[in-house]
Amino acid sequence: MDSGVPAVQSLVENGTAHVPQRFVRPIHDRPSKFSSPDLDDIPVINASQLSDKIELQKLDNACREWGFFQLTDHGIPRALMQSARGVIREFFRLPQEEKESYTASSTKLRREGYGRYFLPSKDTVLDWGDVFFHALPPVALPWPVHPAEYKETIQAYGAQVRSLALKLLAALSRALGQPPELFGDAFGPDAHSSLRMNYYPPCPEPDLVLGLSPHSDGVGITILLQDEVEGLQIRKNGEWKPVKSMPDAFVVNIGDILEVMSNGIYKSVEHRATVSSGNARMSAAFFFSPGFEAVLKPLVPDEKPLFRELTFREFITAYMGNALNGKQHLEYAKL
Ligand SMILES: O=C(O)CCC(=O)C(=O)O
Ligand SMILES: [Fe+2]
Repeated sequence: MDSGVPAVQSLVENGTAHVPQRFVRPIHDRPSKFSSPDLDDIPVINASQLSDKIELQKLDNACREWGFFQLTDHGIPRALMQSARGVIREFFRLPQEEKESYTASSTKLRREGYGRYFLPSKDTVLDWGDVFFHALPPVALPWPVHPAEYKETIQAYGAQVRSLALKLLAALSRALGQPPELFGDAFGPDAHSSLRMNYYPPCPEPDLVLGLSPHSDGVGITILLQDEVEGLQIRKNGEWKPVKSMPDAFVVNIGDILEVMSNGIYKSVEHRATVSSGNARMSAAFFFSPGFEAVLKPLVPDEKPLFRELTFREFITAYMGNALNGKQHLEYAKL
């Protein structure tokens, strides 16, 4: 793999009793630090009630205070969510060699494929997780041929989650007191979707590692499918708060682009994934973003803009070129 270190799954299959040094986090960055299970859980929003003022108000509050919420009653069939989880798990179960035939073909703009991401230097600490990432449909890769249902399932899943993302953008525009098309129009006709599939094998020393480094998402909005194993944590008041697994719900979070477009009213919040010694975990983040040439800027009138104008291409090129490091990259867009 790109870092010269094998995939986490192969390390685990070879029976590693200790975590290799490249994965060991500095002490201040370990999962036991500042974990706060006692904070409130993230808000739960009912997607079928968003025409109702009270639910819209709850959504507004969730995006201002948390940047994260669980979304229930979203209309995506449970069976489709289950099939998506199923084909993703099966993809990660393929022989290592077959997965590695889908390693990233690299462009400055976007990398796609199976492999490690966000590794600007050989000193970057590695995450205890394997990743398969591609646009929907894949652009730089062929569709995986195994499992046989991968393409059909992920296409159907991607199309339904994309419509949900558009509905959410309209609701967020309304929640800010703006016309429903505000964000959708700003994302433009070339708005694009991608899927980042994360597989976190069990770890012999889970307290020393993270499955995914702290980051905010450099996208418009993220709609996350989790399984029943918990691991996602979000940063709230300087502490890390675990997010519960609600198998029929999606975890939705505001990405950096909506933070820019809402002029900081809605927050893209830092999050990370922890791992456990007992269970493997999977998640799949559906990212929805503006077209590459779309101009990003604050869209809320009557406010002093906090961010400068830049294209999504400019933003994502800077984001992909660095290590995942909290929200540092958003400084790049600040005035
Ligand atoms: O695995 C998770 O729960 C988090 C995934 C995530 O944050 C991402 O893929 O951007
Ligand atoms: Fe994320």
